[in-house]
Amino acid sequence: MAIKIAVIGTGYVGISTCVGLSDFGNIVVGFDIDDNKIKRLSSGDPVIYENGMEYYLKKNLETGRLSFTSDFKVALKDAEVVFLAVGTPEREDGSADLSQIKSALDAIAEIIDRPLVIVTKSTVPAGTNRWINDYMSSKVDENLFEVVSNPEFLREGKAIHDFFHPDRVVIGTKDGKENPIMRDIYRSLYLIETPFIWCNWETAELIKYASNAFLATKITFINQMANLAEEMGADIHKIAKAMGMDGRISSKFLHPGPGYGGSCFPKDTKALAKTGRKVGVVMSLIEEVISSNETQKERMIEKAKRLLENNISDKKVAVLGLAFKAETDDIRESPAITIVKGFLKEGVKISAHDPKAVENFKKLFPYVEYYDNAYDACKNANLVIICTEWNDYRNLDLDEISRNVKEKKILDLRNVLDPESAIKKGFVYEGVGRKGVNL
Ligand SMILES: NC(=O)c1ccc[n+]([C@@H]2O[C@H](COP(=O)([O-])OP(=O)(O)OC[C@H]3O[C@@H](n4cnc5c(N)ncnc54)[C@H](O)[C@@H]3O)[C@@H](O)[C@H]2O)c1
Ligand SMILES: O=c1ccn([C@@H]2O[C@H](COP(=O)(O)OP(=O)(O)O[C@H]3O[C@H](CO)[C@@H](O)[C@H](O)[C@H]3O)[C@@H](O)[C@H]2O)c(=O)[nH]1
Repeated sequence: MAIKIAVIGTGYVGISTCVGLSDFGNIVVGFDIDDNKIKRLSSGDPVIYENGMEYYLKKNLETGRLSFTSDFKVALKDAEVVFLAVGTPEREDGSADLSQIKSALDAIAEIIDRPLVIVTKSTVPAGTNRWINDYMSSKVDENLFEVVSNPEFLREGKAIHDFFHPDRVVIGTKDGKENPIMRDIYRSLYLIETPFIWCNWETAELIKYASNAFLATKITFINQMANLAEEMGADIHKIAKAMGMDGRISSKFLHPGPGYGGSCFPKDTKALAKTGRKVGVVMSLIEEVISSNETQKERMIEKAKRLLENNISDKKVAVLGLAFKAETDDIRESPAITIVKGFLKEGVKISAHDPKAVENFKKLFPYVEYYDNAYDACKNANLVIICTEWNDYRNLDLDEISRNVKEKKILDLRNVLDPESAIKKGFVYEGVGRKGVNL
């Protein structure tokens, strides 16, 4: 039987939850405090750039299983379950800001009049679901609600695929036991034998942070190895490939680059470190990962300056790629931000291109020159920096770049180009963890 669900917050995770759960056959109403977003979603515009999202959004709107509203009462009217998918951004001290969660709970408490399962999909620090339970108990009869933790593991750019094919579904309950309504909501995944992990709230919360922190650590490890490989004349790609052939290590998340970014790894590693400090367990490894990632971004600016022979005033740098990774228009914590900010501060002229993220980047940096075409962005540049691994950049025509640039210098922060062909065409080429040829 279709379960009636309200989803609070329609950012990346909220939209994916709305679309995914309605596609599983549930009746879903999405709510957001941003009216404009609700209008766009209702008309079938997914707001974010995400492959496949528009198709599934329109498909489920058409069946009538999915709708959106900016009226909280309408969203909650028939709901048996409410998913909290609001943001949990970083506070200045690195801890998670739970104010969006709190306002959603206050709104629920005001109108709740029959039993409701409150599911936390947002990433929240260990102890938060227990706090949600206590907070709601202080406001309404405790028989009126049940709290469930159901962290999300989707990746931006692959959100639809990840929602339909998760490696696992983690569900934390008060007593750590199975919850039938949650099993029903995800019945389509049960049918394809997706593993379900039933556990208590704190375990579910920590699984989410442990997973992100582990992946961030893996990236940081390979970035440090890349820096060493550069100095020793080795090729990090061959090192990572050989390491990855050991099944215990796996080849995933061993791509070196300018440091991890995005809306999750930076804030979640910091929040985990903060939780550790709060309870007297210093997460020294994670703290080192956080600071090493910052150093990696700064190191990229130093590499660029070296290529410009440290004489940077009056120079022009072309930045190709502004999104924090390919296949998304999200620029949150993008390494391109650190690089552009660092150069603008020193008076360097920046021209930029990105297939999808220009509009978002413009809001932060209105004075950068933006181009619809990567070759135009390279005109008269003294250095071209590739910041995002878009496929468009893998196939760049280096002859055309040669004709456009002032100096033939490329800093390839994602190692998307073949160093040998770049060098053969007369470019000074530098990647991350592989300097030149004969590696
Ligand atoms: N982005 C990801 O890939 C991803 C993946 C897994 C988990 N997460 C976690 O999921 C949560 C949401 O992330 P996101 O990237 O979708 O966030 P987001 O910032 O893109 O979206 C949050 C949405 O919540 C809305 N909102 C804020 N307060 C509200 C309120 N009181 N009532 C209703 N709506 C409200 C905002 O208008 C916004 O649309 C975070 O905790 C994040 O860590 C994100
Ligand atoms: O080998 C790699 C893999 C990734 N990255 C960088 O790491 C960051 C994060 O990448 P990715 O994990 O693909 O993107 P997100 O969409 O941020 O997804 C992560 O964060 C989400 C939010 O918590 C989780 O749900 C996902 O499981 C987790 O992968 C990006 O800057 C990537 O460029 C690397 O530098 N090297």
